[in-house]
Amino acid sequence: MPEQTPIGPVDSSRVPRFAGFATFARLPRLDQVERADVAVVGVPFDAGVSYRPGARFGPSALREASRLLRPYHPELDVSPFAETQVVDAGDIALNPFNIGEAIETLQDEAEALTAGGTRLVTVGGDHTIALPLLRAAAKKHGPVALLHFDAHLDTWDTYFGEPYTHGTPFRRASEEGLLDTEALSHVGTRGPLYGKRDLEEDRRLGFGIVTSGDVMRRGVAETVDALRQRIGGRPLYISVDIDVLDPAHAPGTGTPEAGGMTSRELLEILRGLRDCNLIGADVVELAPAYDHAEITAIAASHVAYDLVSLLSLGKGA
Ligand SMILES: N=C(N)NCCCC(=O)O
Ligand SMILES: [Zn+2]
Ligand SMILES: [Zn+2]
Repeated sequence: MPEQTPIGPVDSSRVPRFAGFATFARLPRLDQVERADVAVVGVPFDAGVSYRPGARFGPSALREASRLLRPYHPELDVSPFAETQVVDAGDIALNPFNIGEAIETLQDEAEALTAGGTRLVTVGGDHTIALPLLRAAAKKHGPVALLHFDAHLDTWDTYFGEPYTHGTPFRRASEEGLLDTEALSHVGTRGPLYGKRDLEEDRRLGFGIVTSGDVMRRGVAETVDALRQRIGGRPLYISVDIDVLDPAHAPGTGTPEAGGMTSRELLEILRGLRDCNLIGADVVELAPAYDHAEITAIAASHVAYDLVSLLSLGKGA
């Protein structure tokens, strides 16, 4: 089949950015193209949160904030929407009253979306959704390397006796053998824990930790070097909890912690991963009700744009 020129975003020099429906970056919908290399898909689900709810409104807030994105990424020197067919695949509808069912539905839908080789940037939704996304990814690629940007470990065991919550996805993923235990890193971790045991158990699962303070002390370049060494050429999944950013950079989230990274640091670290074998990614925990002037939604939309750009660079993966 001859390669077709990708259908790009609505031309902002002809139709003002503030007009029309908000798909991600004003890209076409999945049903408007023959096939997609990369799809941005929303998962409006927040039944797994332990504190402030509202991440169910994350996907629509991120789409609104993404109206201003432009087609060329200068730091990565890529025009992701011209070099690959990127689409907005809409939202995956999950049962908000049954987490078990929601997780199964999301896994099925993610498998269906990726069956033809489409790679996903999933927009949450709370962090619970990373588990079914990792299940789908591991089914396709085997155990994956994981780069987890978050203030929190999210390797806790249960909350109120429940195993599927936004604080537990990576413990479950580890137990299920979805992760390559040689290549697991949390980045941006900070804030009070329940006890020292949290760290011990996390280490036992194989995670390395680059704290928010480490990023500040070592700087971006050294941080990127260490992460790249750990990841190598393994299939890599990146999960970005927007609360990895300081509340000054991301007030619109459910479990904010002081002392976080800047959006500049996060974006620069992501750009340092351009040679990695990225197979999928998510951006979660954007809760717009606590946002101001779209600060968090704008940051999250830029993170999503960088993830799409990285996937576009790794065309053949
Ligand atoms: N995944 C996020 N954002 N937060 C997890 C925090 C779990 C807790 O309340 O201890
Ligand atoms: Zn978090
Ligand atoms: Zn999280």
